[in-house]
Amino acid sequence: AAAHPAEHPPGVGLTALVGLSAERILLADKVAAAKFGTTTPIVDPVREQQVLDQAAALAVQAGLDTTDTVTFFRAQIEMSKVVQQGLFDRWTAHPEQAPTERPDLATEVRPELDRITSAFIAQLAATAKLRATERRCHLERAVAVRIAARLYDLDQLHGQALRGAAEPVCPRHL
Ligand SMILES: C=C(O[C@@H]1C=C(C(=O)O)C=C[C@H]1O)C(=O)O
Repeated sequence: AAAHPAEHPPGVGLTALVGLSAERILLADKVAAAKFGTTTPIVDPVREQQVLDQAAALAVQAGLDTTDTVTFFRAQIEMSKVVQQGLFDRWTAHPEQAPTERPDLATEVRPELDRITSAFIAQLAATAKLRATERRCHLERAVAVRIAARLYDLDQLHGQALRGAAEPVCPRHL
């Protein structure tokens, strides 16, 4: 029993953290919908730096390693861009699948991403001890990715992105 304290029962320890990655990956659909058919490019280095600076500041407050936290957020950003490009390709090849609504990036979508940033920091802090044990972390991550892929009904594109986003959760990375 001592090996698995009640607050982290085996098999669910990383589901909240990985679930946030899935939510962020699904938000890439809204980001892509905001940009598709406009002159706004997928890649926005200024915004990326703002996301990373915000994450680093929150990491310091939470007592997390700044470098590791920034590495984690870089992966979230990379996977968002993979999904956005995949959707652009899909919508270009199949215009009938393109979104009919265009959400506003600054007022609708980015505030949601910012809320996920804060939630990520809380989950990274809550799981720091669990993630430090390499074998346990890899097992919990695999379980969490399967649960999230099913819970959020992820297709191939989003499932691949989730695996990439979950990669830096465990040691050697974090
Ligand atoms: C999500 C966006 O697209 C890209 C990905 C980002 C991210 O994942 O935070 C930030 C800027 C862009 O390079 C965005 O423009 O907000």
